[in-house]
Amino acid sequence: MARIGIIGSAGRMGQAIAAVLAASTEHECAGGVDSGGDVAALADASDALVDFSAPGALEANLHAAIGAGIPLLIGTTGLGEGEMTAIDNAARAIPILQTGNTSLGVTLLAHLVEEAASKLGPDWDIEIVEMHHRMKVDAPSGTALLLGEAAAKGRGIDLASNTESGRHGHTGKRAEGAIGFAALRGGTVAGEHMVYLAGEKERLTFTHLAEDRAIFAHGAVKGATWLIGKAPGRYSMKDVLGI
Ligand SMILES: NC(=O)C1=CN([C@@H]2O[C@H](COP(=O)(O)OP(=O)(O)OC[C@H]3O[C@@H](n4cnc5c(N)ncnc54)[C@H](OP(=O)(O)O)[C@@H]3O)[C@@H](O)[C@H]2O)C=CC1
Ligand SMILES: O=C(O)C1=N[C@H](C(=O)O)C[C@H](O)C1
Repeated sequence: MARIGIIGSAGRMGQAIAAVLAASTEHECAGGVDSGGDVAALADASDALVDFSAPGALEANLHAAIGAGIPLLIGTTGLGEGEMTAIDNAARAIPILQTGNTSLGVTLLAHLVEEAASKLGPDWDIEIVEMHHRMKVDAPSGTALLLGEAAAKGRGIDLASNTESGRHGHTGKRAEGAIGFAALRGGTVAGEHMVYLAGEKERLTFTHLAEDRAIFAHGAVKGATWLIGKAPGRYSMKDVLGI
């Protein structure tokens, strides 16, 4: 039985993961922490940790996982450059999987978007639209950024220097080769992502609709279990799902 510890256990995702673990005969929940909890003690009682909390928790989570010598799956979004560097450094000591979306559908979608962006070329404008529940605190979503990275990779460009986000007012025309982002918030939407490739007189759209956050929870448990026994390094959901 793989013992999975949940960071952010009382949150929406934490509860969804606890439900998946409770229904599993191959996993058990090693416990959970929220703000002010003892993550080092949780790590000592776990075979792997999953983190669905907040960026401010990252440093302590990495420290705890390294201290216990166990893998960490990071699903928390809104991470900045400094946090990505901290993950790279920690991945020299333990296996880490960081992703903005643990679902099978989005992992496959990223693959398709990369392929489409590579085949269609820079005269096809790429726009990414996402909608989430009213409680979400970061934008664009981690998934939108992941899809943007896939598009940028397919096109052979750097995402950060080619992003157009949150247009408002007299913006001027669209920058050539830009990847655009728009974020909608409302209601209880678990997660909707649309990638548009808009060319001359034709348009290709890819859509992923998450109907329930259970899909993220199943992916997180699968990913964390897959990490157990792996060599230190950074892994992705593509590795887990063999895509
Ligand atoms: N990668 C993926 O597939 C997915 C990623 N997410 C991401 O997961 C994160 C959590 O989402 P969601 O569950 O909806 O958010 P919630 O706000 O519902 O839950 C967050 C939980 O994290 C806890 N938390 C906050 N700070 C810390 C800390 N420093 N240490 C330990 N626990 C802490 C909170 O506890 P307290 O109230 O005590 O502060 C709360 O219980 C978000 O970044 C979201 O974008 C969500 C869905 C899928
Ligand atoms: O906060 C959420 O709810 C979600 N966050 C992730 C993101 O930022 O993309 C994944 C999913 O879309 C739900």
